[in-house]
Amino acid sequence: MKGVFFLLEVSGLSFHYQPHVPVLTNLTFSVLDGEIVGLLGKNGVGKTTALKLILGLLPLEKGSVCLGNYSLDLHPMQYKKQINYVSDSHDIYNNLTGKEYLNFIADMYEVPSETRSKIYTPLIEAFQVEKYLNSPIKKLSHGTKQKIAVIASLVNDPLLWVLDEPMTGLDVESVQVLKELIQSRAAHGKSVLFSSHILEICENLCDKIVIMQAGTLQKTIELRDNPSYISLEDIYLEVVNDVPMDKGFSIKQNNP
Ligand SMILES: Nc1ncnc2c1ncn2[C@@H]1O[C@H](COP(=O)(O)OP(=O)(O)OP(=O)(O)O)[C@@H](O)[C@H]1O
Repeated sequence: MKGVFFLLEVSGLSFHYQPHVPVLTNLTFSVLDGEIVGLLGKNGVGKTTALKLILGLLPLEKGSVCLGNYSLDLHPMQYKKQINYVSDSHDIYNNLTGKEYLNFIADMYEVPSETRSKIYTPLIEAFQVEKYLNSPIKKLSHGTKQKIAVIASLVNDPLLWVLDEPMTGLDVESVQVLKELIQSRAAHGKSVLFSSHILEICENLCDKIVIMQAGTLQKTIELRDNPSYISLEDIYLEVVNDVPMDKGFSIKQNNP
């Protein structure tokens, strides 16, 4: 069943890379169990930064992040065991082969070899990457790296699967596989949080949309409550550009 309790609770996150240049300011939102949440916002608004903070890849400056009963600050190991991530860049593991990378991630999560093979085998088949697994990652195309990263990120069967612009660079068949994976995980009570600029995909997949503006939450939209005659694109344009809904629609009409 979907949406019984808060799985991820992000409260009051603030962050800056450089002194006096805030990137996030008091960002607050939540993800329920079994919920698919899309994180939207203009380039540079802080989506990747927010995801990295949630993953514990950047130090928490202000605010808190909890996953189930575990706080990232107080129980980092228990917290991190329940989460996994597909980054928007895969360059740091360039010298490993695909197979070495998959085993490395499985080792990090202490997944026994029988379990990892049960998880990896159908995913390797679905994404058709078997023939690339013995090549160094640096020789693979962006899309193939992305598929291997997606496969690796499911080895611990995470309660929360976090993906940063996961569809970028994937071919049509792989986007389909990824969409089905996201839906199937949610159907089994697991949650998914992903950033994207592709509104059609968000509209089709997500239960909830979180729109960021100037490093903070601008609007949360429950798509189940959204009347189908208002498109996500119209709502999004209204929120980020402060354009009224009918004006947003006319902009779309004038620019086929
Ligand atoms: N390592 C870094 N050092 C300094 N500034 C950074 C660093 N990483 C990101 N930034 C800055 O932080 C801001 C937010 O970047 P971030 O990558 O989180 O945005 P985003 O919403 O994910 O963007 P996009 O949609 O283009 O992927 C930007 O102004 C960016 O230039």
